[in-house]
Amino acid sequence: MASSTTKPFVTPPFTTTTSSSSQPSTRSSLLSFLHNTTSTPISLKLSHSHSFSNSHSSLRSLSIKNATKTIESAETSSVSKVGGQDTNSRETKPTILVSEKLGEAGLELLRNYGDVDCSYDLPQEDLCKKIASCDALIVRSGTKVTRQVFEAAKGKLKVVGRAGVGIDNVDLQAATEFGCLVVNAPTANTVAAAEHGIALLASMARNVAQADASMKAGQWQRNKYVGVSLVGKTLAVMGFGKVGSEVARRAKGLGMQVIAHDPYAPADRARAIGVELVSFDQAISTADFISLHMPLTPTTKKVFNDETFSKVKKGVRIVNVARGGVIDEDALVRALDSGKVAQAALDVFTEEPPAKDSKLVQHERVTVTPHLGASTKEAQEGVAIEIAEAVVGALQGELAATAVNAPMVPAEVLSELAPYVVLAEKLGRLAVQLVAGGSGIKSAKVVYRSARDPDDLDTRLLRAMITKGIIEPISDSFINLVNADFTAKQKGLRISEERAVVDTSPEFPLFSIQVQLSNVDSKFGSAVSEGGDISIEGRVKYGIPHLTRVGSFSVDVSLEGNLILCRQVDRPGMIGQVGNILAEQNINISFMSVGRTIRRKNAIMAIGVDEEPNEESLKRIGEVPAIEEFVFLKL
Ligand SMILES: NC(=O)c1ccc[n+]([C@@H]2O[C@H](COP(=O)([O-])OP(=O)(O)OC[C@H]3O[C@@H](n4cnc5c(N)ncnc54)[C@H](O)[C@@H]3O)[C@@H](O)[C@H]2O)c1
Ligand SMILES: O=C(O)[C@H](O)COP(=O)(O)O
Repeated sequence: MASSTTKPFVTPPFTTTTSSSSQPSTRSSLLSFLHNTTSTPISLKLSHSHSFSNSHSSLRSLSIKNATKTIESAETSSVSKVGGQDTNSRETKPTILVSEKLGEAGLELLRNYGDVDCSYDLPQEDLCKKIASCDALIVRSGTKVTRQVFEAAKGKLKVVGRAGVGIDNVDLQAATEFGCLVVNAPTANTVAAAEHGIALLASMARNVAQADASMKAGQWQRNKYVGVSLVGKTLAVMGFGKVGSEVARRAKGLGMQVIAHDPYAPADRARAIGVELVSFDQAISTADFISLHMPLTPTTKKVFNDETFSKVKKGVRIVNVARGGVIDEDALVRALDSGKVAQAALDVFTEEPPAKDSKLVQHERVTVTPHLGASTKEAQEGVAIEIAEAVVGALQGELAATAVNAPMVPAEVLSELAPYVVLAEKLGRLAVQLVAGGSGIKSAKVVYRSARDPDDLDTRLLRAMITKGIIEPISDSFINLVNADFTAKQKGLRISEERAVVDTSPEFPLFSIQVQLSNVDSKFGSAVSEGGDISIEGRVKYGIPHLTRVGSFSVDVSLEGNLILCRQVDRPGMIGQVGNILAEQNINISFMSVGRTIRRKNAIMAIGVDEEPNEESLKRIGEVPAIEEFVFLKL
């Protein structure tokens, strides 16, 4: 092998928040790849049936439908669909529970695919009862998808679709632990929310709601409802994501000075629309108006509290179309009463609906709407279609472009990586079968060799599949992209990764993947490297995964069907002897390779077989005098 330099690295954890506006192109491009309809599709499947052994038949797993042209033409049976539903051939339709009102166009899409149960506003207890028979659940912000719901689903629930942006009503940790994908519809209601923010801003400044109520009560109070102007005032946009930036754009059009605070937003994106990114304190202390657009997370919970209000400019006006929970509502009432905050306009509340006698809702200087930000006809149709497509895709086993608890990988990257993802799973599966006893694996190291810049490689899919390959054969856990990292951590398996730059063609994303298991004994001593680890390495050749190294022996065998590895004295006739034993049981050899260290001394024979040899044949192979050790491995 060419000389190499290595570099340890850490891949980012799976995202568990909605994407920021810097990510949408990634999301949409992945979706288009997964619906690829070319004649040689390679699609990454989040599958819901199991293919490894009968004892795991009730389990769900992520698998790869690897249907490259080479494989298809060579072997049609190897592309049988694992998991997911094929619209033409499915036997039972999936059940999709829609627990809040969804646009008709989305419902139509869902009905074309599954049995749709629209049961709105279910009490939690009824939701838990129903969920046990559902494959998918679609919610808006009103349904609390708690751990209890995932527990009640007993593994049947495959996807939760949030028809909107905020996923703070879904217990993402529980979803991840249960291997349930969560997808949202992050783009279709952006403009609606921004428009509502501007509507609240303007109506608050001009007392529209209060004046309207007063007139309807028979009053004519022109002096009481003198407002304030927006032009020339400073607006602080807190959270410069999709909605925040649209609000900023519109506020600029109204002649406002706009500043923004967002620890994750790129300054050049803000600058491009004439907005300056500033610190939190600077934003709140200089603004005449503050508009909230950050997600509700543990960090943003009650970020507007007594201390914050003590720092704001006296007479500030606050708009919140993000989430009620980012404001300490009691503190806001105090700030309104003291006059520190002149007015507030709120679309969202900590508890929804809030108590009828809520001091905040009843406050004279507060304008309220019942979480209407996303409620335009246009946005609701858009959101419904966006979420229906994501949910159907996920039920079909596709990776969702809007997944919030699984890695999202750009389409072009996924397309390139697909055969390596197959290789990764097979190497994990092979490595674990080489361990004596199988359990007790605590650490695995993966070395990715590539001619490309190490920073260009996103290994999250590869790592997830290696984890799946290692864990599945030795436990009854089902593993998919959603829960691979979590399951590995839970089982105490530490996976470290390293990239090595090698002097090969940069045309392919990877030259090879090496999997090493440390501190374990092997049932096939030759698989142990000089460093004492079980070590195997593989490459993709013509789209097909190959095993290229076992311990310190070079081999070259395609990873299809099953594999027999033998270490023998390097002498003539060995291939014939083993071949004859297999032939007697009518076992077809698909591939064979011999690697040796010293001529006429030690060799490793790797034999790919289509069928599983019976015990008698395996015993006879072991009895061939020159064979010193051998192992049969299922791929
Ligand atoms: N009222 C409604 O009906 C309605 C409609 C749509 C969205 N929303 C809510 O609006 C919010 C924004 O939605 P979006 O689509 O713009 O999401 P987004 O992910 O595009 O933007 C959120 C932004 O907040 C930023 N952020 C995260 N933590 C922050 C912090 N501590 N301080 C400042 N900024 C922070 C992120 O970097 C991101 O840029 C979400 O809470 C969403 O649920 C409400
Ligand atoms: O986060 C969102 O998308 C909005 O808050 C909309 O929520 P809704 O779907 O309940 O209207």
